Amino acid sequence: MKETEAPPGAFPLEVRGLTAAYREKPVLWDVSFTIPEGQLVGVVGPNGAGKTTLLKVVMGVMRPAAGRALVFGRPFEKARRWVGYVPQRGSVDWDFPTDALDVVMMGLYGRLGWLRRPGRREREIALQCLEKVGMSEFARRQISQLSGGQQQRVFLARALAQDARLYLMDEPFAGVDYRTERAIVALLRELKERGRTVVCVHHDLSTVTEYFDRVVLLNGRLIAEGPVQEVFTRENVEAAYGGSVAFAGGG
Ligand SMILES: Nc1ncnc2c1ncn2[C@@H]1O[C@H](COP(=O)(O)OP(=O)(O)OP(=O)(O)O)[C@@H](O)[C@H]1O
Repeated sequence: MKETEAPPGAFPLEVRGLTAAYREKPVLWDVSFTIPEGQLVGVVGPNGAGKTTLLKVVMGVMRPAAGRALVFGRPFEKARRWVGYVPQRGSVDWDFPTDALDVVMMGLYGRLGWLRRPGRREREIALQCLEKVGMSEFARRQISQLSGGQQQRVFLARALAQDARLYLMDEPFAGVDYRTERAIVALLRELKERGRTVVCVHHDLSTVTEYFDRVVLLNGRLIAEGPVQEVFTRENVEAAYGGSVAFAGGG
């Protein structure tokens, strides 16, 4: 089986009865949903709703108090080679001395295996991925000397290079300018066309219907999950955010 070939028929992400807590204090309660393949999914909810915590549990960084999350029908550690992760801006130690091209090359190590050093072909793939996010001219720039939006693009290029089946992204649109936002949207659509599944923690309610096929609405509990047109209604959004919100959805 090729590295990128996840088990056929298995859901990219399945969350069952998940409860997660920090020092006994639950922040997610009994959350269950299933994400089908080839969908762009927004995980939406107010500050403190547990969105990042959900990603932590899915990636095995945090143990759930109850329930579980399966990736392609397996625990994360058995499925990690099919998963690409784009961290939240500002959550990474940028003092590490490495340039943009090296960061993207790291995405290729999973494909190569740790014993083989990347060669000219890998370098070419990495450069193509930087090109796709408009960052070729910065290939040799130290990552600490890039702007926040440029760093974000480099991480997206790395995810692209990795050629995963499921992408988990923590607020990829946070704090980026309009051009970068459009570049990220184009990239997500390209991934979808290639049959990839993308799950994004997302903040901007006004773009949910445009960017995503499905939405997971969270507020500690799961408020609703499903196709955007069905689930992203005023009623559900108000249930998640409490009270009235500026709403640009369908219902
Ligand atoms: N390491 C931690 N220790 C204790 N409590 C935490 C920790 N990390 C998060 N929390 C708490 O858990 C709750 C959920 O946090 P989480 O970061 O998952 O929310 P979020 O939906 O991603 O929020 P935001 O939109 O603000 O990023 C919050 O109340 C937060 O204060």
